[in-house]
Amino acid sequence: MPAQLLATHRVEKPWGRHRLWPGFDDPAEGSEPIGEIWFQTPGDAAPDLLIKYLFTSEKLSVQVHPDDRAAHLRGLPRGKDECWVILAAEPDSTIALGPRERVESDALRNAAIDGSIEEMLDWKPVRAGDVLYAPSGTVHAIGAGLTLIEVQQNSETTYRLYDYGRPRELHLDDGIAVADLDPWVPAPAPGAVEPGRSILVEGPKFILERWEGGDRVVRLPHGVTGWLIPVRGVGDVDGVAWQAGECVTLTGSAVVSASEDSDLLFAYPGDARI
Ligand SMILES: O=P(O)(O)OC[C@H]1O[C@](O)(CO)[C@@H](O)[C@@H]1O
Repeated sequence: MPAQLLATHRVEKPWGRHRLWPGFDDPAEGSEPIGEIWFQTPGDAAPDLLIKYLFTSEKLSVQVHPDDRAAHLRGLPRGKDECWVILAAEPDSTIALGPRERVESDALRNAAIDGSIEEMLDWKPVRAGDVLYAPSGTVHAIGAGLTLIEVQQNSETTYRLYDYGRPRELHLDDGIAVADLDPWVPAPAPGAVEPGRSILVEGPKFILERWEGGDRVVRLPHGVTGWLIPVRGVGDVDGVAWQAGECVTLTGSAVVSASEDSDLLFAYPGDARI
């Protein structure tokens, strides 16, 4: 299949914004804030990965996602590991990842009920350029004042544990059952592997690469789709023109041509770099 420019789907969220990011139209004043923009694969296909932009003005819910095993037990196709590439952050922006100390499930549950779960979590300062990988099972909450790109397993199963009194549904039993009770540990990543190419995430569920501009031959194994996510710059691949803020899927072999100033992310499923 040739390169395919993906359509966008805008998602209203109570924690979203009215001022988005260059390349994305702002919602009208008085309308609901937009929190997420998803890149959608056409047709009925349910690809392995989903790419989103997130725009936050308030904290997201304290939440947790099931892993593949727990998802399969529920008849769901996959769990939800996710990773965030921070594009912009307010000076005091944070993301909560796991409890500060090991916690027992009853204590986690009680803290979710009385709201003290917020203080129980490890709120890490984040800034533009940071990359964080949250394996499924990690109790987490993305903070306010952030613009980021999320690369995730293609699942929308989110168990909300706490929502700061917002009137949205919670999923305490499901969430506590899949929550990792130990502190989050950052996954090691190889970083720069050749000029203009860094590996930001190397498994277990997907690879995320970062490329500088120039021409690059991409060879994906049979049956594997890659997602090209230009953060900056313009270019083309397989006759499809792209620019920052868009997303293109690729299969097979292709030449990606990118303007010299480009900053590109490239994601594909699995744990082995191509
Ligand atoms: O329940 P909330 O607060 O709207 O958050 C849901 C969002 O959180 C995320 O899981 C990121 O943590 C997104 O993929 C998802 O759309």
